[in-house]
Amino acid sequence: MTTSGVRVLVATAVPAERDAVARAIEAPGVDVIAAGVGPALAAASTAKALTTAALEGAPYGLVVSSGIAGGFAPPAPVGSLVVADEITAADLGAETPDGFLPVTELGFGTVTHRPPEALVREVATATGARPGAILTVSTVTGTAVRAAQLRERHPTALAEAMEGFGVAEAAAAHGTPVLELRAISNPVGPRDRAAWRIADALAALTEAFGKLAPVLEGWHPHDR
Ligand SMILES: O=C(O)c1cccc(C(=O)CC[C@H]2O[C@@H](n3cnc4c(=O)[nH]cnc43)[C@H](O)[C@@H]2O)c1
Repeated sequence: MTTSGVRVLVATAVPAERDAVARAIEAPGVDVIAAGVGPALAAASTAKALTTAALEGAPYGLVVSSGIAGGFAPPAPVGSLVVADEITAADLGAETPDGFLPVTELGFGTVTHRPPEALVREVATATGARPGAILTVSTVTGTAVRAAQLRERHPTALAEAMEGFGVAEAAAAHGTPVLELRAISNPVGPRDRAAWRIADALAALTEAFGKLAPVLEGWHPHDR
């Protein structure tokens, strides 16, 4: 339990990200899981953890999607931190001869979740993370053309990753607020996996969560 009594679930994709976050977390009541890669597995794993906690009578009051991410240049350079003011599914929809249509324009569901504004501000201040949209994609962008298309469709986008929207959908199903905080390991654009600065990004993530503890401890779900 954090000092405020709010239990926090942090969902990363892979064990290396989980360990980078867990290294910085000493507060009881903050659980960190490796929920898997991609929005579907992240949603399923997060929903399972949220349901288990609720059935045990100790529900989470906040869910955080976290890990490394691709950053859009110039606003989100490699090594920097980003915090989502919106978590948007960027490839959930239909291709048409006139371009991409999000599922909302097809009459279904949602493509965006918004974390609590006050919490986003506090996290940005505490960690130095830049606030902006973080996109969730099922396919890592691998060309400059695709990167430009995404930025054109989402002018406030700072980064893309593969889990945030799935984690947010699970949180929303439980009525639990969500946050997404990521460290940039690579630029979004032409694929060059060898150039990903994973170790630097994981170190930045550990440092960020070290600074986040007082924010989480002082936060109440009604502080939206
Ligand atoms: O190989 C390793 O040591 C290692 C350590 C930590 C993480 C990884 C991953 O491959 C994590 C995959 C995870 O990262 C996100 N990600 C990172 N860059 C991008 C991107 O340009 N576009 C989309 N997603 C990105 C994503 O959330 C993946 O799940 C490896």
